[in-house]
Amino acid sequence: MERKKLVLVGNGMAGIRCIEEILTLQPDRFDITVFGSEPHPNYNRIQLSNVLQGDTTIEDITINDWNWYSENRITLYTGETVTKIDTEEKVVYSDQHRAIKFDQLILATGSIPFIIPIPGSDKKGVTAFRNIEDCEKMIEYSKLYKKAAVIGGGLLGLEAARGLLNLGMKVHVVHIADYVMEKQLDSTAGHMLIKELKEQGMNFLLGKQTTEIFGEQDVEGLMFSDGEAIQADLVVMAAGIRPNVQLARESGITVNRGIVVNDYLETNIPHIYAVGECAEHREIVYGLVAPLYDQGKVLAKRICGLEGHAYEGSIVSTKLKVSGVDVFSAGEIFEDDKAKSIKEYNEWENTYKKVLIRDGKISGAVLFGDTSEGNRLLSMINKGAEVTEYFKKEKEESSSVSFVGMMSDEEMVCGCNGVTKGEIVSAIQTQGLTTIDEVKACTNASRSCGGCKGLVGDLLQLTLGDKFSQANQKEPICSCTTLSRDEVIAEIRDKNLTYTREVMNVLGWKTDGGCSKCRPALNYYLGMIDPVQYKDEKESRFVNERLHANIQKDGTFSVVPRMYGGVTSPEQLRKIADVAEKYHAKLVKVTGGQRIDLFGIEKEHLPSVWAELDMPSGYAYGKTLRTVKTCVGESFCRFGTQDSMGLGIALEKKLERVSTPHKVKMAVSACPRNCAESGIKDVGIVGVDGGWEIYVGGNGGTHLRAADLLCKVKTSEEVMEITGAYFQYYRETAHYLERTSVWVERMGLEAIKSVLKDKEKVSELNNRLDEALAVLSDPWKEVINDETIQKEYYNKVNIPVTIN
Ligand SMILES: Cc1cc2nc3c(=O)[nH]c(=O)nc-3n(C[C@H](O)[C@H](O)[C@H](O)COP(=O)(O)OP(=O)(O)OC[C@H]3O[C@@H](n4cnc5c(N)ncnc54)[C@H](O)[C@@H]3O)c2cc1C
Ligand SMILES: NC(=O)c1ccc[n+]([C@@H]2O[C@H](COP(=O)([O-])OP(=O)(O)OC[C@H]3O[C@@H](n4cnc5c(N)ncnc54)[C@H](O)[C@@H]3O)[C@@H](O)[C@H]2O)c1
Ligand code: SF4
Ligand code: FES
Repeated sequence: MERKKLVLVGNGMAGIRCIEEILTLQPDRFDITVFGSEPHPNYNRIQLSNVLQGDTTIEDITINDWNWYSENRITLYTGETVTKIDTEEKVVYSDQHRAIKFDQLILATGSIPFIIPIPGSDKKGVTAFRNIEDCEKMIEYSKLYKKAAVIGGGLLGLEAARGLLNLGMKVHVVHIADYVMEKQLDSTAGHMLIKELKEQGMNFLLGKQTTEIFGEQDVEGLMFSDGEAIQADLVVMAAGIRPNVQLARESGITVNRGIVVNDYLETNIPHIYAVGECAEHREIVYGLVAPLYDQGKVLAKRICGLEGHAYEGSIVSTKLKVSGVDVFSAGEIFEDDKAKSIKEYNEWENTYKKVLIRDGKISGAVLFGDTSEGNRLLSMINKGAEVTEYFKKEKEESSSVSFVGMMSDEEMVCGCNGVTKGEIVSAIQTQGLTTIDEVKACTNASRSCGGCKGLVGDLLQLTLGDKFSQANQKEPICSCTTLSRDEVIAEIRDKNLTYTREVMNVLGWKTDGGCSKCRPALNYYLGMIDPVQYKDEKESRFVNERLHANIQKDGTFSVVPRMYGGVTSPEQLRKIADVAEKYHAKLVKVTGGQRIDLFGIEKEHLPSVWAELDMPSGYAYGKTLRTVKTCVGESFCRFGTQDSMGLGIALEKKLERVSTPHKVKMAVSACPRNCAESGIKDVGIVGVDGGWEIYVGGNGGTHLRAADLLCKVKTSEEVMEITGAYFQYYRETAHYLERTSVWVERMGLEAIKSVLKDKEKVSELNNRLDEALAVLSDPWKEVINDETIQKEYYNKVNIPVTIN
């Protein structure tokens, strides 16, 4: 039978999901052509927030890569916009003068960001947050500028603001209402959220109407209706979206706010359908993927000529994707004459729960601080559960795995993709699935926002027991390969692979040359496995590590020489002062790691600066030991009974320079008053009666974590031995870019303790560490002594390097 011609306009999340459904139902029914204005294959727009927040990369958010289209014989035109539809002749025309005939046409044109029509909204530095290019623009701006303003305190604005904070910008959220996310939260939850985000460093301007964006060509700031103003180098418009309906409207298709569709996603013109954010169904336009995927399912059946349910609308639920903040909202959120609520506010634990009840049935919920009940409530809302059911369930206890155990089969696990517990368990059992990725591929659960990954993992654990624990280790190191970190390392050892290209070729990498995630990771693993033979590949390193200095937003560099244990001398200080003056350092600053940072050094001056300082590199840029902060200890302090400085200096001298999966910070305090802040370091040593306590896995950064007590030892020598073994164990078992705070949680403190209690293992680990340490030299000295490197990397031509 001749295939019918199906054309999809819009290569986004809703349209392509509908195509996937069609391919599952009837893979050979259509010749499919897809047009997408964006130059990329179909990607996960939701994950842009995670890209901005640094949790994933652009490379990793592709949903269907180019191969998928060819494998399914889909003709894809990217970077090409459909500008006209001839509904009589059934032809679409593109902006590249292409005309394609169709038998069936799906419009999935999505939305366009609402740019507030005020003077200055077209200035350089104003951006929406909708696509990859917007995301890249923000990341670029964050490297050059400091001040950002986000207009709109909805889900998008807050996720953008968190991303910009992570990128080091100072952020103001300008919001028109008195509290944020007023569409999803009530005032109590909204204000709790503001308080939490303020603690994370976000600034809020509430009840503010922006009247102008001022500046010459570039943005310089915002003006408000009350006459106040703020400065900003970047303005992100996150004030809502509008359905993208221009093409439909101009083609004579009925449009209200969105393209008007019936319960089968049909427009007023036969054979033309609309799905996704561009569609208006029963006067509602949706802006979240769950309803759009429901629509896609219904439409797929309709287009394939199969009997199916009508689409009757969706109850939406949302979760804010900001780490450290748990917010959930679903269904109705405000009380009225008929809708009453049950509220629980726990000031001590900073949690809030509100459950709405209409006609005796659960109709909505708002959760803050603890969202573990979100899915259960969503299921209850969806099926219109009686309030008695809610009270019955509430009494039952809920540890994480027992919590999924208690869920009924009909309860929703993945809200985005509408996948229930029963469907997942059945897929695990009948298809032999053992990993989250396999469940994702088979059922779609966890394929969108990823918020349900934990529950899917718990279900695997529940269904498979120990079999899951082993299988779960397998997560590919990036999308260039299906191999996990452990598998790659095993293959490198097994096949004796010696350089990154070889690893990629032999292990069948999907991409030529890898990506920004796997290249540095492979470089690290290869060096860790064979520190003696492996030649570090500079090109695989991030720019700061290549150049051995930290690039700053104005393109200059900062230079931090090492000051072991934070101890310096008049001679060093004189040298630093001379160099700072001679090379016009724009700022001389004492760092949190107890040393001195020279800012504003030009790249071509770096070798001369290092030569004249004649101090070792402080590796302030590296994935290695950064600093060992010390308190003054017994030398001067009245409370100190231990030599904290001596121990700190010995540790720093021993462990400096060797590569680690991520940066490592240490501290030594000579008594529990902890002046060197040992409790928030990767390794923190604290002097106590009769010896030292060793703490591990602390973090004072974005993900604040108090360190755990690893062990107590009597002597400084034992500290050196245990710390060395711990350091090497982390080097050998952590994923690249995994901080010790995350690694400790993944491995389990008890598991780490048991390795370090084993004397033989401690000795072996220290031997391997010594082997790695033996081959290291100071990178600054290497550059000073090598004119080719100076020319190649520092464009250094005419400044003579003098070594004191
Ligand atoms: C940063 C961010 C985070 C988000 N987080 C979440 C979340 O956590 N949970 C959630 O449920 N939702 C979230 N969303 C919303 C979700 O991404 C959208 O609901 C979903 O992507 C909409 O899918 P769509 O296919 O309708 O539209 P889109 O994904 O916008 O796709 C439409 C595509 O059509 C193309 N197009 C338009 N007109 C034409 C034309 N004439 N010719 C050719 N191509 C055309 C567009 O360029 C676009 O690529 C988020 C959105 C953003 C921006
Ligand atoms: N986690 C998630 O589920 C998630 C994350 C990001 C985006 N999204 C979706 O993406 C879409 C866009 O998100 P959004 O947050 O822009 O939309 P939104 O409409 O939900 O929120 C926009 C916010 O901007 C405010 N606003 C409007 N005009 C303003 C003005 N002039 N000045 C200051 N504030 C103003 C509104 O009061 C509103 O709270 C939505 O459909 C949203 O659901 C979802
Ligand atoms: S940690 Fe104790 S010993 Fe060290 S400086 Fe503080 S009070 Fe003194
Ligand atoms: S809940 Fe978003 S992917 Fe499952």
